[in-house]
Amino acid sequence: MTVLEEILVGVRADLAERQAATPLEKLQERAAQLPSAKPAESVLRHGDTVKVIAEVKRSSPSKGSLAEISDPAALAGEYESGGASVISVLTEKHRFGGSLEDLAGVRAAVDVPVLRKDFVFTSYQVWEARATGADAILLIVAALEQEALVSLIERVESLGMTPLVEVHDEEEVKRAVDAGARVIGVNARNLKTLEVDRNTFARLAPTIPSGIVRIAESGVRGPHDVLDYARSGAHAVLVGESLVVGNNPRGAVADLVAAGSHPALRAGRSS
Ligand SMILES: O=P(O)(O)OC[C@@H](O)[C@@H](O)c1c[nH]c2ccccc12
Repeated sequence: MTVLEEILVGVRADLAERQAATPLEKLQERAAQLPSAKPAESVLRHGDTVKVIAEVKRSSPSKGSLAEISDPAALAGEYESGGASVISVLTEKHRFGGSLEDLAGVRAAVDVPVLRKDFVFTSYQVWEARATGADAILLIVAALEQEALVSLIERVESLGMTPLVEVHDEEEVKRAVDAGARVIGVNARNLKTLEVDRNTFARLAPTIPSGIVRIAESGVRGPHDVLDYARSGAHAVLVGESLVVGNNPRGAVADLVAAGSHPALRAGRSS
């Protein structure tokens, strides 16, 4: 079994429990009472700076526990004051130590759009995200059949949220584009082996049609990596580990934001 398949076993079991406890109609009622989702896509596309998506991430399958995050809402507040454009919250329990409670806490604490990061394969999970106040949601191409990908993108958009469609190779870029993705994230980490290859973004970016928002995910250690991803055409970077391991998340985000605003990058990106 690949790591991704192992993770999905746990995710399915948890989902069955939540579905038994909370019927879909309850989620729909809750979602109907919330303000509409914030427009994450336009926030990421806007202007000529590279945006930072900062992630609340307790653990990872590759490294185990990364940080004691006792107050995810406070951490997200630090990210926001450091200049993060979007906050990503991992909600997967077993391998990443996250929860929907984390997402709810973060949602209440910040004004910027919030992304639910999980292994999503049913529309129930999309409704959960919206009912918890998420504005955007990750869809991982490697974990989905094409038909499911297409219908999940439609579901996410119909609820006013932004789907961030994650790819790792050329075939997956093609599937994402065919499915109608408008925001594509290139994960430098292969979810089947957990290996990180920072050249993945530079290799795949030219195969992503212009007009689609391009996000470089994973492996950003500091400002230098932001500059590299920016030069390869990233509109945004998604960063977890390097922000949670230090003791100054606000400063760490601010350093990445400053790198992404470097004037030399301005001329470089055509769209
Ligand atoms: O901690 P990093 O290397 O900065 O990576 C963040 C993010 O890209 C990573 O958490 C991630 C990207 N795609 C995912 C899919 C599922 C779970 C996690 C992820």
